Amino acid sequence: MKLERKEILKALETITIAGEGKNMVESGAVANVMTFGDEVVVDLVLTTPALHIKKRAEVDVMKAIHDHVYEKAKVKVNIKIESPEKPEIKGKAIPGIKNIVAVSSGKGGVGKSTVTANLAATLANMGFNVGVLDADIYGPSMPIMFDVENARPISVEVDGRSKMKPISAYGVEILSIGFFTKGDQAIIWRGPMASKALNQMIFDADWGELDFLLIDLPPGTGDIHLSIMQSLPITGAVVVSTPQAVALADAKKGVSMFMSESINVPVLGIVENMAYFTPAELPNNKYYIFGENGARNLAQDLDVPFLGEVPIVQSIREAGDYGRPAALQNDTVVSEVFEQVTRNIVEQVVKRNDTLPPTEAIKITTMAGCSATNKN
Ligand SMILES: Nc1ncnc2c1ncn2[C@@H]1O[C@H](COP(=O)(O)OP(=O)(O)OP(=O)(O)O)[C@@H](O)[C@H]1O
Repeated sequence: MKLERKEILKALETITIAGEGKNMVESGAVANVMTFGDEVVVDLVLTTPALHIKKRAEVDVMKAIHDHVYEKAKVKVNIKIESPEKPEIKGKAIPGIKNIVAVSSGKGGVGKSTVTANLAATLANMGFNVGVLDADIYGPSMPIMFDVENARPISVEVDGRSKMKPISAYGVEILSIGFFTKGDQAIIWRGPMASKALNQMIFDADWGELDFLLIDLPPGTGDIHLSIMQSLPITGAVVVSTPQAVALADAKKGVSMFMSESINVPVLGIVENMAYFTPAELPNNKYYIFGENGARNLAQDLDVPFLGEVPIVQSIREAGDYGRPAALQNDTVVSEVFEQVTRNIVEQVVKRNDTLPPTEAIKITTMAGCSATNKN
């Protein structure tokens, strides 16, 4: 049997490298294919040294050729690792802001804003200076979650320029697109209008000195995301998902967007929200309503860190509606969960910053008690 190179390439178009959206041929991972009779040699170039991704790529290539071309083909796979350049961070830095973390979700309603609000409150509790920019133009929820629905930012003079003063709540500085619309008023933000308003909230605001600015992005992967990535040096992105298949599929698209060549924002990891339900009267029972470990498995699959799981708890929903993030309740399961997730995120930020100047962020870890602290 004489194998055709064309047929092999067609077979390789049916598989992807874990963590990449495009098929192996399209993504450029297939560097070369040579055939000699019933033998085929496939040279792959991968960007990650992760052993399980290498192994899986090798197995997938063999299986695709055996399944689609010739089941007795003798396949040899050579894998070369070429690390991508250090992440290039775009946009102009905002003086005084050390780390900008974008919180996103593929699908709406998975609890991205709830997670953002609780992360912000936990970071503030740990002693960090924290800001939240609510960029969710479709449903800005930070004003409700921090009980500042009726607040309106005032203008202050900074170095001769008039700037917007964020609203302060529970030690968190907040600016939201919701502050500029009335509660019952449906505003249809057109792309350029929303981008302009967001740019003003980013650059014409008096954020002061912040260790972290969290950005609550709209769900999905749209224009607002691109516009924010272009104008801001994002330190890293956190993706929130429930363990449900439909949410995971969209979360995967979100991760691919950040990792894509043109955007190239480091993904700090995935948070699994609504991971399970535990009734108050049966504290040892866990019910995996949306499936078990979905986001954890996705993180492993995409080779990005898993940042932890947040259960479905009535008090999280109630606290969100009431306007006081649940993580602020002392010594509860919920506050412990958010503390763990927050620590993991800070640790990932520190790791990312190791590869990027300036090294300011290394200092801040002492306050969070992360294991990454001991290296300075
Ligand atoms: N872990 C949780 N336990 C209980 N309720 C939760 C939890 N996470 C989120 N919720 C509730 O689910 C609803 C949706 O959450 P949230 O508004 O944070 O989602 P979202 O992903 O930001 O939505 P969108 O971006 O589409 O507006 C809210 O009522 C919130 O209180």
